Amino acid sequence: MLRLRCLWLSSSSLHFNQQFLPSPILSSSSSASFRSKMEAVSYSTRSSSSSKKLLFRQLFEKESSTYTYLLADASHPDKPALVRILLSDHQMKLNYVYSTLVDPVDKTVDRDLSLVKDLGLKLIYALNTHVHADHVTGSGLIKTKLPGVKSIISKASKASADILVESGDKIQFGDLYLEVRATPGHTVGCVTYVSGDGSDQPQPRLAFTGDAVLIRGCGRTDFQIFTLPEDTFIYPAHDYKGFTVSTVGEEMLYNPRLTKDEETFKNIMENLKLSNPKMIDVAVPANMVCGLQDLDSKAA
Ligand SMILES: N[C@@H](CCC(=O)N[C@@H](CSS)C(=O)NCC(=O)O)C(=O)O
Repeated sequence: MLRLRCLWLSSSSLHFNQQFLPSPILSSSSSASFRSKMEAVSYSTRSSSSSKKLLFRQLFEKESSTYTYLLADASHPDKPALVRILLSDHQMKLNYVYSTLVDPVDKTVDRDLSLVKDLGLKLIYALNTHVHADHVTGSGLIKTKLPGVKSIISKASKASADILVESGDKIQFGDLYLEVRATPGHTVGCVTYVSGDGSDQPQPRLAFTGDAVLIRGCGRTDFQIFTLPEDTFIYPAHDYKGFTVSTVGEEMLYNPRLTKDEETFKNIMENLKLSNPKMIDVAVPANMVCGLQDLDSKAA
């Protein structure tokens, strides 16, 4: 099995849209070689006693302007990270390894899996923030290529997937985890995946908002995301203007929709005059089965 150490050597040769975390906080014990190769893609907590590092990549699919995120616990270069999913009502512990993708797109699955392979990761989860209407999730295709991967979507979405999550559930990978926060509005089952809240988790936190809050915009939203600390990074599912990241504080100040009173907000949202996403008739049925539509017959 490839060790995570491999990713430090291979990261400089990648040509994907590679998003660097803003102002990464590196632990004082980081070695010079670690800094030179990993600064852009890893993340350390503020805790001086902790060496927890989030490997993070932001990937882009240009036809639907969708972001996919790759996350892994990079603090275990020498041993597989234990991955567990802790569900709020019943707790189960699964010994899986390594990394998770948030909002994969079918068209870019090969690129994403090749990155996972290059980085020496084992992919275990394909997370979906919601049933998308503008593209087909990559979850199904990923499962045909890597049968061990579990697809995840919210129970409230009424879609089918291997694991249905609810608000408060924790999805653990290594010593890091994402918590599930219900953020309905754009769709009834929209959830935001928020990185863990604790001194042993990456700080500031990261929120993968799907279409609930976009940078300086939103799909359809409630305001649950704005209860997070202002320095929480916002990583949406789309961007139509070239932005890559924001923070809760920035969006509270500058989001042209979410800074308005309720009446004005409603008025803006009712008058967006957006035409239906081009892919809606294909994407919604396929995403209701997490991308497993007629893939079995294709594989046969
Ligand atoms: N033109 C695109 C779809 C654009 C669109 O409707 N985006 C949605 C999120 S994907 S369903 C949205 O909520 N946008 C908010 C906005 O302010 O643009 C296509 O045809 O696929």
